[in-house]
Amino acid sequence: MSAAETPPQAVVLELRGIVKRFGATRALDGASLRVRRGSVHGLVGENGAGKSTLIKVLAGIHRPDAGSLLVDGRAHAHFDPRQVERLGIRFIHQERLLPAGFTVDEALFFGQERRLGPWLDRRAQRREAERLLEHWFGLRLPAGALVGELSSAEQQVLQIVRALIVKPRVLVFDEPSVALVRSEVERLLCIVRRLRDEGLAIVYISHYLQEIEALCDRVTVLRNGRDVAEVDPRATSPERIARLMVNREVGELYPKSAPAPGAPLLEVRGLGRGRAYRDIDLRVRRGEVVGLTGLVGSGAKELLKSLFGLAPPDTGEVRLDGRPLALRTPRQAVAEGIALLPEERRRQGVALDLSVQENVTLAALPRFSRFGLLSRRAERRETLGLIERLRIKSAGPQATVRQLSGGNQQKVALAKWFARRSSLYLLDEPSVGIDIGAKAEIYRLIGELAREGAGVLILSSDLPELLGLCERIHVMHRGRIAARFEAGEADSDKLLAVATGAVAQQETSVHESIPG
Ligand SMILES: Nc1ncnc2c1ncn2[C@@H]1O[C@H](COP(=O)(O)OP(=O)(O)OP(=O)(O)O)[C@@H](O)[C@H]1O
Repeated sequence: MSAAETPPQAVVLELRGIVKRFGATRALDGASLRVRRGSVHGLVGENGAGKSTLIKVLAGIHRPDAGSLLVDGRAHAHFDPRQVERLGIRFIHQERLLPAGFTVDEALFFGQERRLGPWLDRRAQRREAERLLEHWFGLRLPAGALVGELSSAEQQVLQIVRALIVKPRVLVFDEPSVALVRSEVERLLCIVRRLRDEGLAIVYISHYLQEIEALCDRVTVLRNGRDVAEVDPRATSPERIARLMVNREVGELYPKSAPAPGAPLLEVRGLGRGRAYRDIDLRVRRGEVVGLTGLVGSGAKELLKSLFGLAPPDTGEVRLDGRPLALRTPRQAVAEGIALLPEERRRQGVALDLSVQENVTLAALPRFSRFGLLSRRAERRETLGLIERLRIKSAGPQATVRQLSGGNQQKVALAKWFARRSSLYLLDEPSVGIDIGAKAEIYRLIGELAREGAGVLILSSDLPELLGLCERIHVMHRGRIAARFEAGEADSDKLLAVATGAVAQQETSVHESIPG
């Protein structure tokens, strides 16, 4: 039965007029949210809009300065974490991973162990673990398997089952699809629907508006700490939701025209590294944006690292501007004009205790120190321009990066890389966790870099992003390039079919079998 046919369900959870200040910042400025039983309620907003803060208030991590929280109509001024658990509210976080050394049953029952008198009942726990995984997900994982051996999707399944053990009434998913590739996302969406049909109230936070549209019965839009709208995402276009989020037209997400490609910049021939990848042929010309994708373990990540002097290859050849290149360290790569935007940028990409301005300018300083004051001022202007363009939300350029929301920390890392002029950009998942308004700006910046003569190689699991940006997309499967698509030849389904191995991985036959 569709949501439209079901009678309105009772409101389980309500947050009313929540205010939360951090010093001068009003992270929440009277935000409200009402979630019904048996429904999926989306929560969207620009980076820094206050989503995480609202969830932390709900989790009892932050105490609100004003407002109230109602569960089944009973008001509370604030929660503490234990009370939240008692009330049956549980959270699935993208980043809070389970310890890799735990077995499946240990991970599920940690802190909520099955006991036989004073003893741990390991057998009952294992049986129960198998039953729950089978019941909810039709998944058979050996109970003795280690968390670290599981795929990211399986680890997430464990997190969900762990939350379900206590029979929650409200389940909050905080950007759950970020670590997943598309086939896994489909599965996650099915699971969430099933939980909804079992009567749970679900809060779903995501920057992917397609997911919100496919999944949610209602969606609340947060802007500057306030709920500015609550709409039915099936009756409201993603463009309109985006406009409500950022309060302006987002415009075209992808740059319209590709620049004419110039001379070959990066040429890779027969590259291989142990069991990670082999026989890689790849070319990026100046002015070109080239895509790379593959499931976890496909070798695509290792390839990108090798091109930056991390994890050097053991066979094959790399040329840059026609010269052979044997990179052994990232320092060499930087000296050659290669820049890598790492996926783990919150840990590797920014200095959390430096200011926004320091982060953005420091990386670009060497380039200008030869020229003295004037250039440095120009550099500063450029970086401040980037802060403005990417709409990095902070108390000011002097604010420490640690105080920024997750998405804004990502933007600082990106600004830093854009400020540094390089000839070859290697971008690993450039738009993960970034709101839709800033995504459009990032795509425009990538287009500009190419037009100025740089080459860009993007590794991404966001297939629409690759299709929108790239002239050519390489799909990796089990360490090889299994297919190469020209712009306009591919769609998400074709890319996914090759990435998952559903289509034979003979490069030419896949290539030739595509009509048009
Ligand atoms: N501990 C803190 N100290 C100071 N400021 C904070 C703190 N936590 C959050 N803020 C500020 O509160 C505002 C809201 O941040 P929040 O993390 O809730 O945003 P968000 O909507 O979750 O963003 P994102 O999409 O980037 O995750 C931001 O301006 C942020 O800088």
